Amino acid sequence: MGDQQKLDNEFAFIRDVSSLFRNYRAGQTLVPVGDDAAVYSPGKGMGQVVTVDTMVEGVHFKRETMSCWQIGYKALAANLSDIAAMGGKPAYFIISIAIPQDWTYTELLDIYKGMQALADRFKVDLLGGDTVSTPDHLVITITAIGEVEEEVRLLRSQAQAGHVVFVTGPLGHAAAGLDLLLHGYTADREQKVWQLLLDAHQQPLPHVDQGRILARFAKAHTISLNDVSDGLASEANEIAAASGVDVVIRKEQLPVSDVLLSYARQRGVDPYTWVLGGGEDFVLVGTAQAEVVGRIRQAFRDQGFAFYPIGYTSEGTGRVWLETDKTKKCLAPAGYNHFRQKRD
Ligand SMILES: Nc1ncnc2c1ncn2[C@@H]1O[C@H](COP(=O)(O)OP(=O)(O)OP(=O)(O)O)[C@@H](O)[C@H]1O
Ligand SMILES: Cc1ncc(C[n+]2csc(CCOP(=O)(O)O)c2C)c(N)n1
Ligand SMILES: [Mg+2]
Ligand SMILES: [Mg+2]
Ligand SMILES: [Mg+2]
Repeated sequence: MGDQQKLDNEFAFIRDVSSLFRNYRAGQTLVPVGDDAAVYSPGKGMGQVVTVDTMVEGVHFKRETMSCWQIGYKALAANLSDIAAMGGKPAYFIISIAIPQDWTYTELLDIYKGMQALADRFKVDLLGGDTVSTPDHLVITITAIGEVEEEVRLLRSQAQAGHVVFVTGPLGHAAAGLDLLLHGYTADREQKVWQLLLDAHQQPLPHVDQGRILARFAKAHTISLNDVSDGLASEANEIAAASGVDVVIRKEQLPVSDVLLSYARQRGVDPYTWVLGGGEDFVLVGTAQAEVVGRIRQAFRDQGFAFYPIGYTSEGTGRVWLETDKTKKCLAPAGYNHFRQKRD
C-alpha cells in the first residue's frame, strides 16, 4: 500500500487494524472484535478497573512533536497509566478514532502499530472501537479495562497523617522533552544526551508493574496513589484534598536528573517548573504508612524499579507544601489544566 494511499474503506481499515492485535485473553473473551459489541468474562474475585483518556491533535501532540507510532503508543500508555494508578492489571482496550481526510492509510496503521507494541508488552487485547471522519484534527479516545483484586483500594483519598510520600520515577523529563521538540534543540550532537527527555515525552512506559507491587502491599496496608498526568503539584493536591491531610514535599528529595538540570540550564528555565508542573511523566505518586515503606522500597529494588521518598503527610486541611530546611511554601495545584491553556 503506497504512502499516500487515502482511506477509502472504513471496513477494510477496521479489519486491518484489528488483525494487528493478538488474542492473549482468548479464554476470557467470549465475543471478540467483529460484532455489535464485545463480551468478556471477568476474573473471579477481581474487580473491573475502567478508565478513558483522549488525545487531541494540537492539544496532546502535533505532527512535528510525535510520530504516528508514538501517537498510538502514548494514547494507550496514558490509559494503562490510570489502570496502574489503581494497582490494576490491564486486560482490554477499546479505541475510538476520529480521522481527518489528510491522514494516509500508512500513517493510521502506524498509529495502531504503536498501540500494538504496548499491547504486546502488557498482554492487553483490543476489544473493539469506533471509526469516524472529522473535518480537522485527529482525536483518539481509548477506554482501558483492567482487573484488580477486590480487596485492593489504592485511592487518592487514602493518605493519612504520618505517611511517607513517594514517586516511582523521575519528574519533569516529559515536559523538558516537549520543550526540546517545540524549540528545536535537535542538532545531532545533542540528540543522544537529550534522548532520555524525548523518550519520556514521546513514549513513556506506564508503571503497571510498579502498580502491581503496590497492590500487593495495599492488601494489608493503607496506600494512596495517583499517576502524574497533569504534574506533581496538581496530583499531590488531588491526594491532599481527597484525603483531608496536608502533603509536604521536601524539595531536596525530588528526583531531578542531571540531564534535566543541564537542559533547563541551557534553556534558562527553572527546572522545578517542569518537575512540579510539567505533567505527562506517567510515574506514580502516592503515600504509604512509614512502617511499610522500607519493604516497598526493597520490593521495587528487587525488580529494578526506582522508588523515591519525597516527603511526608501531616494533619491539615488538604493543602500541599514545598519544604526546604529554611522555607515552607504552599504549593498550588499548578499543572496542566485544559481550561486554562493559552489559546491562539
Ligand atoms: N467529562 C466527564 N464526565 C464524567 N466524568 C468525568 C469527566 N471527566 C473526568 N471524569 C471523571 O473524573 C475523575 C477524575 O478525572 P481526571 O481526568 O482528572 O483523572 P485522570 O485520568 O487521572 O487525569 P488525566 O485526564 O489528566 O489523565 C475520574 O473519575 C473521571 O472518570
Ligand atoms: C503539542 C503539545 N502541547 C502541550 C502538551 C502538554 N500537555 C498536553 S495535555 C497535558 C496533560 C495531560 O493530558 P490529560 O490531562 O488530557 O490527560 C500536557 C502536559 C503536549 N503534550 N503537546
Ligand atoms: Mg483521564
Ligand atoms: Mg490519572
Ligand atoms: Mg489532565
